[in-house]
Amino acid sequence: MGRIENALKKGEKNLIAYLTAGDPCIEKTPELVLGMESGGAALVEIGIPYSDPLADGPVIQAASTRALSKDISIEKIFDAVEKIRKESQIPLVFLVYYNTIHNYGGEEFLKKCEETGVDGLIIPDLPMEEQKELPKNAAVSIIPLVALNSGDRIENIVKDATGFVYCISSFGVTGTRDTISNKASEIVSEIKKYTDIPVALGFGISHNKMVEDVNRYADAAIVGSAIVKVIEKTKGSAKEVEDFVASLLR
Ligand SMILES: O=P(O)(O)OC[C@@H](O)[C@@H](O)c1c[nH]c2ccccc12
Repeated sequence: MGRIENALKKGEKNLIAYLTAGDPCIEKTPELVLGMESGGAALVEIGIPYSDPLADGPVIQAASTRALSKDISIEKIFDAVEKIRKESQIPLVFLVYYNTIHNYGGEEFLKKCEETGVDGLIIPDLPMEEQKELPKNAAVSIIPLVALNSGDRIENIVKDATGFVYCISSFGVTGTRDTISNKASEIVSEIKKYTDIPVALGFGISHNKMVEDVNRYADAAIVGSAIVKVIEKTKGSAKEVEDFVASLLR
């Protein structure tokens, strides 16, 4: 069993915390990730800043802009992962747009993920049907995304997946919302018909009550924008991020 499946134990209240690498600067990324772990996050999703992030809402886009305004590079992000791995075995997945992988070279990128200890990749602009293009690496899971309207495609999207399944709770881009659609729990049970790996729900989750509700039917709740707002407001205080993550699990 890999680091991911080990961390997202079923029947427990699990939180996946997101941050954008290099926000507010790459030097802070390792301490922020470790702060998330101390606050109780089971897994950390690290966004690779990108200039044309089509699925990202305003909060995550602004984080990308902040990161890109500094001297950031994919190599520096891999260095940050190596630093984290010296201290922690928390599972790490990259949220990365396909262009970044393509420019680096698919095989090289996956090899570098394996070497540094990146356990999975979420690639929002690479549909299942096009994943053939990506070379395989058994150490790195390609995390499938299932949307509310994936319908008949769900079985194909999740049946051979490893790591976890990312179920998107709502239509549109990332960002906090007041409520989660009732349809989300139906889609999660539909996904569970076809796979035994953990199913996490994300988009719009911003406080502890929502995290608790989502964990009643999914194996983890993913929180992005609400955490990124704290990083922005505190200029990257690892302690404040740790406290906020802990408050989400209370
Ligand atoms: O910000 P939210 O609404 O809490 O949702 C998580 C989301 O930000 C994170 O998982 C993410 C950031 N960028 C993405 C692009 C596609 C899918 C997911 C993401």
